[in-house]
Amino acid sequence: MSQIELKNINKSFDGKTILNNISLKVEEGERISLLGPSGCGKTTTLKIIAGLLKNDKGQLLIGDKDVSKVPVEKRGAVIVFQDYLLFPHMTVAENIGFGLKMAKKNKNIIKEKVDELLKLVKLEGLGDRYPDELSGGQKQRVAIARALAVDPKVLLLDEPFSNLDTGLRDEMREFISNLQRKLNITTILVTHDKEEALMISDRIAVMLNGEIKQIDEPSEIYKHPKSIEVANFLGNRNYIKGNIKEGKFETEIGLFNIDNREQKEVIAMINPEDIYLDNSSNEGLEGTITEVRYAGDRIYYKIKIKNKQIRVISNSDKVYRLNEKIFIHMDFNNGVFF
Ligand SMILES: Nc1ncnc2c1ncn2[C@@H]1O[C@H](COP(=O)(O)OP(=O)(O)OP(=O)(O)O)[C@@H](O)[C@H]1O
Repeated sequence: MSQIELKNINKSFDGKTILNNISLKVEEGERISLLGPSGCGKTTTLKIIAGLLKNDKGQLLIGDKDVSKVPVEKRGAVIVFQDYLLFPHMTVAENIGFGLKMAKKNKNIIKEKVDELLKLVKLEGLGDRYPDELSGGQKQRVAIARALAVDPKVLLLDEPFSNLDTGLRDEMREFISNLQRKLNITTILVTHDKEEALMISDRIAVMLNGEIKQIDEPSEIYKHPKSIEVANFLGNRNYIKGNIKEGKFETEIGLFNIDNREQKEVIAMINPEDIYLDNSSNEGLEGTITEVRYAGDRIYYKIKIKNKQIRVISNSDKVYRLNEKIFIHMDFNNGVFF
């Protein structure tokens, strides 16, 4: 039994298709990211799951039950929005207990639950503060605690880390990841940040123009994208056109041996980190360094070979200089062919 299943969900606004046949199964306790650029329909998908928007077509199951007619508060799916939407005139404790108060729970039960959640999100002693007396990370933890107060089956996080600065973002990613694992709560996280999706997801659904283009584990999505559009969204790769013929790959930059006996015209994708630079011998393809960007633990290069720019990411200690002649080695057996 999947915890959530979307079957051919469609949604239009003002006659414009925003979601086009979205299908997705999320297993119990799984953490899945919806990854895509701004405007591709990620938030709309979350709102449909939570019941804040109605889909035009398709079916939505939560725990094997069709929830299309189930109201928001009974779906067992809660959203935490990007800007947290805390009630400014309520204390932290009142914010966290809000859903329970609405459900007319007894005061002692609310207090007990709020105390437990304050402890869980490491905000003990801050229950009497107001939201504007909290840091960004603390506000986010209040929002998470408020969402968890109603014991949801599904947690929906909309760009949870985008309002936090870099250091805090890493800390909160780790905090929420650990909390999610501890509670084993099925989670869908929306992000446009590929590195974030790669780092914290069990699986990633890449969404482009209202369609899910690929659903896979992070390393599969990165290493074996099924299309150039998914590959492009995941990073700056190299694409090299050529013909495979009898174990050789004839390209615009040179001829390579390859373990592939097919005969076809392809575009090969090769990652910048899978290309190696060397100037200790005259072997390999000769090129000229046209850009060097030093980033401490890695160096970004652009290299001109014939009329083609190749991107390389090196983690070697050796730093090559601009305009230096260089030999590059690339193994197309690590490439993906489209
Ligand atoms: N209530 C609405 N009425 C009309 N159009 C809407 C409505 N809500 C969203 N849209 C449009 O639907 C498209 C998808 O919006 P959505 O918020 O789902 O995108 P997103 O992928 O979450 O992007 P972002 O990260 O920028 O929020 C956008 O073009 C948006 O303008």
